[in-house]
Amino acid sequence: MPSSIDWVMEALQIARTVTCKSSLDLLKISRNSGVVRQVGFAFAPLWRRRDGGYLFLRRSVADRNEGGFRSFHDGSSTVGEGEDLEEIIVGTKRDGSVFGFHLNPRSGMFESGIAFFGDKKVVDSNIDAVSGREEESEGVEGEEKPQSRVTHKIIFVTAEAAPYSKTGGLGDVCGSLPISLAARGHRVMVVSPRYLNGTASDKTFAGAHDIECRVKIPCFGGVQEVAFFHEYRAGVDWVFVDHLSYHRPGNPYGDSYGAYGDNQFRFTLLCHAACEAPLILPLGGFTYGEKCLFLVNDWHASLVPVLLAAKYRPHGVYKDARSILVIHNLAHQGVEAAATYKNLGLPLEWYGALEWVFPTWARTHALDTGQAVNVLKGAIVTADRILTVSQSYSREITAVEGGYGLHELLSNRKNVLNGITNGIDVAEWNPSMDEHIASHYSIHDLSGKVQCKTALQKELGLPIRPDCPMIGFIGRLDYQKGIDLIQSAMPELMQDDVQFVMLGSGDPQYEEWMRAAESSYRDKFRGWVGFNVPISHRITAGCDILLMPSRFEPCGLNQLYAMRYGTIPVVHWTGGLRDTVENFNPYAQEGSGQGTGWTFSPLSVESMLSALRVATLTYREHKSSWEGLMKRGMERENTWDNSAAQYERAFEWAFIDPPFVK
Ligand SMILES: Nc1ncnc2c1ncn2[C@@H]1O[C@H](COP(=O)(O)OP(=O)(O)O[C@H]2O[C@H](CO)[C@@H](O)[C@H](O)[C@H]2O)[C@@H](O)[C@H]1O
Repeated sequence: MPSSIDWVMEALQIARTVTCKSSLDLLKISRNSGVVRQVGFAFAPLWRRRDGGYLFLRRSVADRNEGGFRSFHDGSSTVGEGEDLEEIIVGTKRDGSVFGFHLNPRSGMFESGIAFFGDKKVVDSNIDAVSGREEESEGVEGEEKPQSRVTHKIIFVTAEAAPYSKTGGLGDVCGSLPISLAARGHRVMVVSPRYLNGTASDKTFAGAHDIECRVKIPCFGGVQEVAFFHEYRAGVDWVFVDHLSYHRPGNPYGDSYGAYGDNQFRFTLLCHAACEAPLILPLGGFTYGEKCLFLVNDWHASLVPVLLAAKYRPHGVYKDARSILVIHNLAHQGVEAAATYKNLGLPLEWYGALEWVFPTWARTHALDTGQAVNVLKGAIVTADRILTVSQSYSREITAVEGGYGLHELLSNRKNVLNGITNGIDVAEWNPSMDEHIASHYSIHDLSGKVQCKTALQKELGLPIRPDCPMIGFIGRLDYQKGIDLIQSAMPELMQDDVQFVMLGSGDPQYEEWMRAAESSYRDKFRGWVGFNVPISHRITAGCDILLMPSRFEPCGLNQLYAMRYGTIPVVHWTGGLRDTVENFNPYAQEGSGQGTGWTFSPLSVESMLSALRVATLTYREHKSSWEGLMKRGMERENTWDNSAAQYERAFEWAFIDPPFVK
């Protein structure tokens, strides 16, 4: 019987014979009786080698301790020794000859091992290639994309994904992070509804085809059949769940009469369908299988971890899967009357996971017991890990002010709670190529920006005044975004020599106010009520200042877009805004200044106006400082690749631990 080291060396010998460029194929090496036993890919990087390679070691698990593995390898030699180590993965070498290596020794003998090599098929009696996809993800030819050392099968579950559906930042994130992860070597599926509302936007789904797989979902007192549509684009499997309840005028969540009354039903369907998708959909010829990672976004997807724990694992399914809840906005939790629990297709004994009791002050009448179900809470107590979209927000939600009633539960899970700042789609938001704007510009030649401004003034019917500071706001007209502050500040702000343009839709009272303000301040104010992506690009490019007085802001994308377009953000010092906008300091760097915008606090009309006035003064009187602000913002590194690398670390941590709910 070979010793452990022999086996490692033998496998590495094979690895060296393989010439690898990328690392998409997964090869299995089987020993003894040809049985390949796949075990969890649960690794934590221990060291980064000087030559760029990684050394990984799996944490020892109590019930598998008997076959301790004693050496650390780096692909060519033993570099360390340890007791009681069970599994090891050897990461890449710079020359790409070994992508990774994974052993599962037991009682001193090797039953199996898994090696990740490159994209070349190896014909060897002990090796067979499995589940390698031939398709390459889109990218600039010849451009080296960073690749992950350990790849996963990732299932995004989301109520929106741009360009198919978008009402806000959730759509942006779920439209671009999956592409970035796929480019790094992961197999990625995004599951979201196939919304059809009878407008031109329906054609975004034209590339998705019915894959003739149907699933029957028992819920809401009956059985619902859903279909799956699929499009493979940019290296990602975009899967759209189809059901009649997704076909209606309006946006994904509501119409002019408000939120749909059956949203809990619609998103319950989404979650059940998403749990089935990896098991049954033969995408590119292969299902994703059970050993996958669910990234569940906000409350709409939050039943997924509960279903994994309550519906699947008791039957031995998804035992090796993990789930991560990504919180984009804690203010929306999917709270419904307790009586609806029986509709969700969950076993009765799992009621506690979703149980929610409103505090006395929040109850509506004396007989109201406050009993409810809270879908987001269900994910908080069952997901393996929790992420938010910035570090500051991940801290804020564990405090009573930011926790929306969930701060204690979130605090209890602090050890698995992290914040990762969103990236942006730098191809869509690029002032030197943007198809929506009047003139292109870049950090090297800013001259096009003022043309974007005058074109915007012309389009909006405002006086064409290139020197007049122009302030913009883009976003959902919602309490979160601090529209009430803008409303209160407007009479005073309109006494200054500025122009102000707002784009947004949402709360009818703010829409009404925007229309009224337009007639009160004809030469200075424009309020565009509606959702319009090209206009949002033109405002971002044309304005000098972007205002974001958000009450709370989990990350915020508009300030990131603004900085990329040389538009200076003036923001409330909260959540992701405080993490991404660096306050201007005119005295730093021997008077050449530092910072990318202005942050104000507290959240009051006075402090917002005072920040805006400092900004407009700087714009008028300190041109070189202004240009410095613009350039530092434009230079910021906001690509998704940065964030994707941090997501990968969270994936590794998720697989190190056993499932949170077994
Ligand atoms: N009327 C309109 N017309 C055209 N485009 C419009 C628009 N209104 C909004 N948008 C666009 O929608 C996106 C909004 O992004 P935010 O980050 O501000 O979003 P939101 O609060 O929805 O998202 C939540 O999720 C995101 C993603 O994680 C977090 O950044 C954020 O803090 C959190 O509240 C931007 O792309 C913006 O341009």
